[in-house]
Amino acid sequence: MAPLLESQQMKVNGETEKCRVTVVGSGNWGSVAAKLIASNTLKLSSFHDEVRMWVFEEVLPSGEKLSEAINKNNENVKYLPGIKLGTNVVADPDLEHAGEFKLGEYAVQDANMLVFVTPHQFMEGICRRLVGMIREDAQAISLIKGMEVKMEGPCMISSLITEQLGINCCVLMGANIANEIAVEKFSEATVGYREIRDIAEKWVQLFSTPYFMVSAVQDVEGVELCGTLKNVVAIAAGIVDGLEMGNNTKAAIMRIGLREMKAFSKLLFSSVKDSTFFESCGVADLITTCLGGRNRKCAEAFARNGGKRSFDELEAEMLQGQKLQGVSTAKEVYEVLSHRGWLELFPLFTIVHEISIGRRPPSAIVEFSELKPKFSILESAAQFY
Ligand SMILES: NC(=O)c1ccc[n+]([C@@H]2O[C@H](COP(=O)([O-])OP(=O)(O)OC[C@H]3O[C@@H](n4cnc5c(N)ncnc54)[C@H](O)[C@@H]3O)[C@@H](O)[C@H]2O)c1
Ligand SMILES: O=P(O)(O)OC[C@H](O)CO
Repeated sequence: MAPLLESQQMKVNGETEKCRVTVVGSGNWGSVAAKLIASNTLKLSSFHDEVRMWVFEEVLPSGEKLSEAINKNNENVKYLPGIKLGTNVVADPDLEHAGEFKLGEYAVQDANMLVFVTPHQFMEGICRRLVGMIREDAQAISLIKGMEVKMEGPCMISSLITEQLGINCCVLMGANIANEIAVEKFSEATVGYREIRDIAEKWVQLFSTPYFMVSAVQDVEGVELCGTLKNVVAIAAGIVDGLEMGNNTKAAIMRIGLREMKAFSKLLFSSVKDSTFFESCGVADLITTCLGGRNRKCAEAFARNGGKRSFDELEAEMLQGQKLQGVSTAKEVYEVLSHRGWLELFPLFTIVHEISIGRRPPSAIVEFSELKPKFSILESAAQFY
């Protein structure tokens, strides 16, 4: 592993200060992220050993609080059962650290490095609570696959963090089904950064293990949009599975989906690089999520039931508290497409939303004449396909 550069270390009164890392989020992937980081902070002298993990507090059926159960068992008994997180992971239910809870010395406001990993729909509220609570020199990274749509247009979660909290934010995305990384099966991930390579290298160092290979690319929007949009394609892939349409159809849907991911990303941000789609965050994440993700799984059940049971109902029944991102992302993408007059350019994204809200039957997923983008409507967009 590359040694930490002097310029990467935080300095206080001329003294080099060890970095404190806090993970905001403790779901399935949040817990695995804390485990990965905690294995590295123990080895890297430039980091404090302890990794604080903010827990959205819940009461378990046993009556015990989730944060207390995590600290007692060193295991997230609800979202990642059976996996030890590392004894240096400390669960903390107090986001702003305003209450009495004090297991260690610090919380979000003392962290130099903040890792955001919650379902995307909760991030706006979380950021609002954190305004004015964090260090000005803190660095952030978002592992969140999703975006917000505002009056002004789409807003990536990394931008939301930067705009609301005034801190730089990288992203980490990839072919990363959390349960597989939890048992240390080999996988890769991509860090997207905006300008400062040193900061990206520090994140790479904090996450990398022999079984988790991380590389960095200078394309925050491209990396984040790959992670976000593949969830919409995963819904389509699950519908194909539920209708038992076979492998060729699923491969076709994945190809069409990848093409729409690239076109949508480049229409929104001209800086997005083609090469990003060949990183782990691109084609690899698309493949794993369409084969083994939660979005795929719930969409398969949705199609098997002929669209008669809602995604909300299936999510609650099948995921036990874990959250789908694909259905809400399809809605958010649809809002952008309809607002900009691009619906006919993105037939797959459009159909996924219309099926998920019951406007069209699951079988509409392969209405082929509609899956051809109509270049005549916006010829200038043809270059992106
Ligand atoms: N699980 C994976 O395999 C995986 C892999 C890569 C990326 N991701 C992404 O990571 C992000 C987080 O997913 P996850 O899998 O860690 O979570 P999850 O879906 O497993 O769990 C849901 C989390 O949301 C929390 N929560 C519920 N209500 C809340 C509220 N009102 N406010 C704040 N938090 C609330 C729950 O306590 C829980 O921690 C998502 O964007 C997801 O797409 C997930
Ligand atoms: O289980 P999903 O569908 O949320 O996908 C998980 C990860 O994003 C795969 O990289």
